[in-house]
Amino acid sequence: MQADTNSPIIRIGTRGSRLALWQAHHVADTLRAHGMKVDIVTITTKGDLVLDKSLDKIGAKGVFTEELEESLRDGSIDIAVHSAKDVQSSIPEDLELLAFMEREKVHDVVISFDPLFKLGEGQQVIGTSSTRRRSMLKRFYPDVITAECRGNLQTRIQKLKDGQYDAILLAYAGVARMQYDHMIAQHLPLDKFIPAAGQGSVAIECAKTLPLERKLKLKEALDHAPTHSCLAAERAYLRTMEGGCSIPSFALATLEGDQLTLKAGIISLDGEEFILEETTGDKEQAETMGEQLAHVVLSQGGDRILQEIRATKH
Ligand SMILES: NCc1[nH]cc(CCC(=O)O)c1CC(=O)O
Repeated sequence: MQADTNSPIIRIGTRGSRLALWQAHHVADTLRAHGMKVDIVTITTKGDLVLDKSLDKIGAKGVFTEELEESLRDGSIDIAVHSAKDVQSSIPEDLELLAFMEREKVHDVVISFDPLFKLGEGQQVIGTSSTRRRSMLKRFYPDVITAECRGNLQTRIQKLKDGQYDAILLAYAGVARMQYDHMIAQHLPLDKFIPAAGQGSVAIECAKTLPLERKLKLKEALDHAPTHSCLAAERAYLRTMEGGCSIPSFALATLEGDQLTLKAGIISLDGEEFILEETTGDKEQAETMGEQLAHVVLSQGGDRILQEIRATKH
């Protein structure tokens, strides 16, 4: 499509990690294909700088998003690109999530330099920084020793190369985007390792004050309606559970026609308790389904697990 020479340049804000830049370029390419002019603005976030602490210990919500949101407010960028999984369950009043791009495969994978590596064969040290993955490893592979593994994907793979772990767990989406597929030793099944809400999708955030006409054009180019419905359910679940990235909750919605199925739950830190509930309904009810399922999970013992987690942290 011919670029409209009168249209303003869309400034795309992103973090500077290779995965973030891949996602920003994906957005840029898509917008260009729709005839828009774009510019990529790289912004460093707290989550990129503080690498020596586990994410659940940094504490503040939105460690990967705060600086980008500030730039949306002061107008230095028009849209911010995030891994949907990293976006807080409630975003500030003056901002909105405009679009969710088509989702990549949602499952987790095991990355190892030993192509024959298989979880559960003897004592293995597995690197992960996610409380969800750590708890699930404890549940399904009790002999595994988990070790903290933070940083961007390149840093984590370097730590693996240095011999700090036998393997690490990652989201397939990031691995595929970085073309690390050849290092996948194992694909983890979705009935056990249910992903975090939003995993595999790219979210586009903007200021509510962005002109409506521009919002609509951007949404038309970037939003994938089925992914948007699924993420609405998963994020409503997460919001109702009051979970940030430090809570080992999980949620996965799938869509068949207009029927949305949401599977979601929570796991205790030691992996002993695993609550998984499921609901199906019309996709128009996505948010209500997410909220209702959270209340079911809470009443089935989820509230007790949350209390235990809060008690061990503070
Ligand atoms: N919190 C880090 C993060 N945020 C998004 C992804 C992967 C890409 C995605 O899920 O969209 C990752 C790394 C990982 O979990 O392996």
